[in-house]
Amino acid sequence: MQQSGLLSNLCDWAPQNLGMTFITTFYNANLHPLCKFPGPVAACRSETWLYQMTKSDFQEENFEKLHEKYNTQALRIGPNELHISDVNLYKVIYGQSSPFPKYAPFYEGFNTPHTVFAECDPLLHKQRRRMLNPLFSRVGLFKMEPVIQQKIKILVEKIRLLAGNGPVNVYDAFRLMTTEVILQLAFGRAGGLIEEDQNGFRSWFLEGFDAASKSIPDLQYQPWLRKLINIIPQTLVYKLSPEIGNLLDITKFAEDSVRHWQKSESRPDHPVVFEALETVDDAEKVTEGMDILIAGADTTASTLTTGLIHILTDSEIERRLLEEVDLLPTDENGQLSLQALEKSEYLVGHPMGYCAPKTIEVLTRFAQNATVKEALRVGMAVPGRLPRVVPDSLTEPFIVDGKVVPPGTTVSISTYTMHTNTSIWGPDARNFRPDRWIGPQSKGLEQYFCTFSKGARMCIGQNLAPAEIIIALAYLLRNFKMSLRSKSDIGAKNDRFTLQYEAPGLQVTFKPRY
Ligand code: HEM
Repeated sequence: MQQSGLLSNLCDWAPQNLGMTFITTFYNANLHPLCKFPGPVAACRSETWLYQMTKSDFQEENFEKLHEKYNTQALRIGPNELHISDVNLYKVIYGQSSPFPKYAPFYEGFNTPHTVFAECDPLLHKQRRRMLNPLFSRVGLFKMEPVIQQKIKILVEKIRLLAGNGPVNVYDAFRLMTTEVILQLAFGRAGGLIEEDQNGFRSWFLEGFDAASKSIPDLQYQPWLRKLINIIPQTLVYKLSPEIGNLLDITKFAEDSVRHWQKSESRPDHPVVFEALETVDDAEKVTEGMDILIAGADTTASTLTTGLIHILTDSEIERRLLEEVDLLPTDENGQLSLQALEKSEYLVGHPMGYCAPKTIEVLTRFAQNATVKEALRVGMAVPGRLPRVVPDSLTEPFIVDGKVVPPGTTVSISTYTMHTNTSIWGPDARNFRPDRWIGPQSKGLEQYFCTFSKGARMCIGQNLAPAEIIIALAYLLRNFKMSLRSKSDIGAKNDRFTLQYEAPGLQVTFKPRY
């Protein structure tokens, strides 16, 4: 790290020797090794500013404005943290051979120690990831297909029942469908959640998820709270916050599932996380299952929601999709023809409403295409910071905006930054345009597609999520004429690490086509 002599010396001794708050403030804002990077003074002073920012509805939009205001590619957003907007550095931080580890205090806030998601030690992470990888491989995905098909079938039938009563909150419906898929994968059992509410798609599970995502910033920036909730009597938690009580109930569901799994002699045909973690103790099995549930359910559901919004608000996209869906021939069993699917570019569908059980390979190939790919890009279900630490093992200094970032600094480049960059995507970077993924030019875009992140910490569910999305969209398009009444049918977007749609979710009017 290169600094001027005076600055370097001052940085070395302040503020530890003086130990006074105002010196800390002065030091952080002016003499800290990061003081050469611009940012709001409050952000440089303490983590309080970043904590408040994390609690705001969509922090990435605020960071974007600050990058413009300070005209910088490296915005100081905390005493020791930079928010970077130089898209060329993404592969340096998140690439396959990147030595930048996850920033532990951020991931400790999820309160799921040692899970594949939260583990910050690269070697321990590698061990856990190796155990889980087979579940998420192509073979694992094939085995999950009947589960996905079954859950979507239940969803479609329930929507058919509710369709005559007015608009349906399809965001919640998607959340329950994706949760059900992952309950089978994580805990080896169904939750009956889609059927739970006779008049709609509410569930105690969703209350628990909401409480979990709302509490993340508090748990990240107030470590004492993390300690407290881990020791506080559960009866008190139920009294203080029934929503967090729901989260405890989900944990009990997970614990009960482990016991059930151990007692049961029969095993399902699909992969189950508990099976892969046989050598791990029961508490860790529960935490891993919970984490995978939370990582995989709302992310997939919000992407489906974003995709559907764009399909229903652009008549040309809807027309092209329907045309494709309706023209697809079926095979002799009334199933979707693989050949036809392979030729189709825009999306896939099935004339009988249900996708053929053996089509997942083709379906997921399509998931890499056009509409679903664009839903994943624009939807960016994890839009924000994935903080990493600049290692001291780098052979060359890590430079942003011509300035060296010292080892130990927390850095991130968000998916939002990557996916809104006009030099990559063109002036319509923020628009939903599936055609950008069709044709030879689309190959060059792949390297900037960061929805699932990249490298060793890339999403383990990157095959499963598109499979669910593509099949669900095909089912819905085939079975219903869907419409939105007005913009007020779409809830506001909120970034709570995963992207959420606030009430009213997405209110869609369904008319059965058959
Ligand atoms: C559209 C849907 C999804 C999106 C956008 C998404 C996005 C992401 C992103 C950006 C990461 C990196 C997080 C970080 O670096 O901190 C990640 C990691 C992860 N995701 Fe997903 N995800 C999705 C679906 C799923 C599904 C369906 C599952 C499982 C059933 C899943 C499980 C995980 C796990 C376990 C990790 C941690 C991987 C590791 O660190 O080795 N995700 N996901």
